[in-house]
Amino acid sequence: MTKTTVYAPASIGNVSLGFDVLGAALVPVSGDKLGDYVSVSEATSDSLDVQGPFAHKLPADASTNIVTQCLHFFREACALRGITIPSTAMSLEKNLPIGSGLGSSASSIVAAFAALNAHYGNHFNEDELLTMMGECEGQISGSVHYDNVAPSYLGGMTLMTGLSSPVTSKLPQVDSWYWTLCYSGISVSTSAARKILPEQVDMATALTFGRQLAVFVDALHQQDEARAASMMHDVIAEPYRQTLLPGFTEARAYCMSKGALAFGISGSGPTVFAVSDNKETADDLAQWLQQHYVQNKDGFSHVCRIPDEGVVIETTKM
Ligand SMILES: Nc1ncnc2c1ncn2[C@@H]1O[C@H](COP(=O)(O)OP(=O)(O)OP(=O)(O)O)[C@@H](O)[C@H]1O
Ligand SMILES: N[C@@H](CCO)C(=O)O
Repeated sequence: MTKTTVYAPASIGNVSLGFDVLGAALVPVSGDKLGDYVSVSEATSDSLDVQGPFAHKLPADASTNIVTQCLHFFREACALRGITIPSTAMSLEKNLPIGSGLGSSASSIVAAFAALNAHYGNHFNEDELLTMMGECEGQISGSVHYDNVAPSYLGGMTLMTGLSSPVTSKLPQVDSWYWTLCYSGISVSTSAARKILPEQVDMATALTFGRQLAVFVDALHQQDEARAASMMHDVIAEPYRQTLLPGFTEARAYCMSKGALAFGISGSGPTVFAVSDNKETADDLAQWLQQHYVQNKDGFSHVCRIPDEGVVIETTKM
């Protein structure tokens, strides 16, 4: 009998300039784990055990946990192909805070689907799995978007194509960049943070959004770091969402004055990120944000890089 365990990293959604279409996986340089683990094994009945530092922030009823819903979703998708999935024991180590902007639900979803697929014969390819992950994420956030599930699953910085295949395309990285993250400790619901956005944008905003995204992608391919960083402005969500984030304006002003190349909201917040081209600046910003942006004992700051790999899959004998 075997058990399959998958680690799925945290991620930044939007990366300021790519609302719903750009995301990046994260790994702390300290070696700390910033992501959820899900384990899967066959059992006599379905079950979910939830542990970890943020387990107590989830509803106690396992049936409402997105990991349980992933199992149902996966089983139905298998049934459509004539494959029967037996009763399954799952466990979730919930390391990411809920409603943090770190792709917390996405991390659980990615770890769950990757573990189920690996444990039960790898019947689904990368695009099929991503499509299922995106649909599950949509059940929680109120809209199907892949900017957390794709980087968490595949690693790197990913651009969503809007196609069913390939769902996403990996962009080149800037090796010198460090990503300082700070989670303030409060919770912001993604669904609520989407509802405050206007349903339509004006022509000037649409043109700026398109130009920034195109120039950013081109600059990454040219390895023009300065040009890429200069495009990292959020004209879609930040003007509205910053009102939900105590201390955001001060944090941005401080980080930009101390050498950050860019500063923005991670996903729907409250986590913020600052991009620096050296570790010393990244460390200084992490220290300042820890002291000034964090609101309570749940908050934290990390200096991160963007890993090439996303999920880590391990199979062990029981
Ligand atoms: N395993 C899970 N991980 C995270 N949230 C879960 C999980 N299972 C159920 N939920 C519920 O899903 C909702 C997640 O809300 P939301 O999308 O705002 O948070 P998030 O995914 O943690 O946010 P973010 O992407 O900004 O980190 C909460 O109501 C939470 O209780
Ligand atoms: N693109 C999504 C990410 C949520 O983490 C949003 O900004 O609503």
